[in-house]
Amino acid sequence: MPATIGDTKTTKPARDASAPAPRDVGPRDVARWGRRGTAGTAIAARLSFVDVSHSYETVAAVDRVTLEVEPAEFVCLLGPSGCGKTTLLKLAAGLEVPNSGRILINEQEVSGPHRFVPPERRGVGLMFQDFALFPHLSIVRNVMFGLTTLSRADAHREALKALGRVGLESYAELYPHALSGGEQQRVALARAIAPRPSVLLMDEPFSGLDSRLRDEVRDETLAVLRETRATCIIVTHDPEEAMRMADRIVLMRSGQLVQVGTASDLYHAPVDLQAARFFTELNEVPAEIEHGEVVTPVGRFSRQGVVGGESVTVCVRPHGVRLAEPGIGVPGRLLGRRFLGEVELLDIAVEGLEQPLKARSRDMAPVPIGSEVGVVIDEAAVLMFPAREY
Ligand SMILES: Nc1ncnc2c1ncn2[C@@H]1O[C@H](COP(=O)(O)OP(=O)(O)OP(=O)(O)O)[C@@H](O)[C@H]1O
Repeated sequence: MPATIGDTKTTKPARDASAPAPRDVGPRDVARWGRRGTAGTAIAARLSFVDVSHSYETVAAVDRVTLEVEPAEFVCLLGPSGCGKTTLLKLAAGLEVPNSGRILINEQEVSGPHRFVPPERRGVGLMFQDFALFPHLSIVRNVMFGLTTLSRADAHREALKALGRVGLESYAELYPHALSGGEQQRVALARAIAPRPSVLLMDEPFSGLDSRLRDEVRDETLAVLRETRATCIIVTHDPEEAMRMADRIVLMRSGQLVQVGTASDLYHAPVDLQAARFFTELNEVPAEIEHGEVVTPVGRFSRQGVVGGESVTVCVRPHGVRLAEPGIGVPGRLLGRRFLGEVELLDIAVEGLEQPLKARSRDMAPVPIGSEVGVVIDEAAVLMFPAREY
């Protein structure tokens, strides 16, 4: 398929002795990306899903999804394994045909009851984790792969330009096995952007990279994608990655869209307890309602507007738990502390809680383990949901 495809293999392959040695292959090289502003601009497109469903035999992988992605917008699909993220991308790419609903690019139906546009005619670029670079093609030939509409000379020039943007122009005649995982990812990115797709679909593009490399590759990839102005949908299961990259995050569960909004929307006002759990570690504490107030072992709180019914689940984010002098707040005992550099993780026993309360502290107060302490909760770090089984 002439759409752009890529990979993120991690393992650094053994170098072929006959291949020319690249310069400084390895993680250090990642810093040397190409000059900003040279990626080439695409004409961004609006991508619309209208009531789209898709099943594999008995599994409803995508269930009545309606979503509008604006031109040049970055949307991250986020959710647990098996929730339908990849299927939604495949439907947009034309690699799967929906059972029902319509998909439109710039208001033109590309999948639906009346029309099906094949993948190579959608102007959609793909960068899927499990699509390898072609091992038998040189780097420049890999990048030229999606440039089928150009003459060979033009395709070669465009491919070199895209490689230049990711800082790998001088690797053009090498073969994929001679490159590190991070470099291969950059080639995959060059291959994805070279045809200037109006929509770029990326499935876990950084998941194969180790964490330090991943931050660098992700930040630079984001810069390249912003320059191209393509409309991007990026699949990830990592909330932090979604928050770093996305204009809007789409949280999925069991094939459905659970919540769509900015990182701040999803963090500060998660739609339910599961959505909240997805974004941060939470202390979930038992609660009762007395005289309109929510009473918990860690204090009394005003009932938040979101709460309906009589019974609530109260969650406290660890950064909102503060140690104080004994006698202030509710009584507790420090059970453990782990130093993590900028913060310390504290475990605090509080009467009425089965599990120790987890705190993330920047204070570093020199309180010995076993000490009696006071525990104060920042009400801004408290979330409440109607109590039900999760
Ligand atoms: N080709 C297939 N045949 C049968 N079932 C499939 C197929 N592809 C996906 N599924 C099922 O459809 C559901 C959604 O899968 P999908 O790959 O879209 O989820 P995902 O959110 O991308 O998961 P992951 O994060 O693990 O990649 C899952 O239950 C999966 O097992």
